[in-house]
Amino acid sequence: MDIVYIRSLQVETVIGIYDWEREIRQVVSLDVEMGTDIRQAALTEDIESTLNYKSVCDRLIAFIQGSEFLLVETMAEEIATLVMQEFSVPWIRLRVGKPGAIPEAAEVGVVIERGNPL
Ligand SMILES: Nc1nc2c(c(=O)[nH]1)N=C([C@H](O)[C@@H](O)CO)CN2
Repeated sequence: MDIVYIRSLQVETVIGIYDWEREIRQVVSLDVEMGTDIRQAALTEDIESTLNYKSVCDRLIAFIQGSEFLLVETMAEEIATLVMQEFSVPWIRLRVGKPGAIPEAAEVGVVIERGNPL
């Protein structure tokens, strides 16, 4: 299996369980690894033959900017489902982090893996 990835996608959104978090926008940081087969694209150099990471980024930015999740868990699940369904991705590993949540930590969040590798 090959992987198309996105590292450290930073998007501002409303997220968090506390009252003060519902009134501000915070940065979430995403790492996304998506299972695919790149061989046809490598042969043809045709963007239509591969998973276009720009298209995935554009969709995730729009989705996250418009969302208002309480937990990073829920955001991660919804993003995994979106990417698998809309981009025909059979397997995904996703990290969703909040770099500003805990002053003493560089970042906190979750890592999930969904689907089956090719
Ligand atoms: N496992 C989780 N723990 C916590 C979350 C979360 O989304 N998942 N969220 C918070 C608060 O919103 C935090 O980010 C603000 O301090 C706390 N723990």
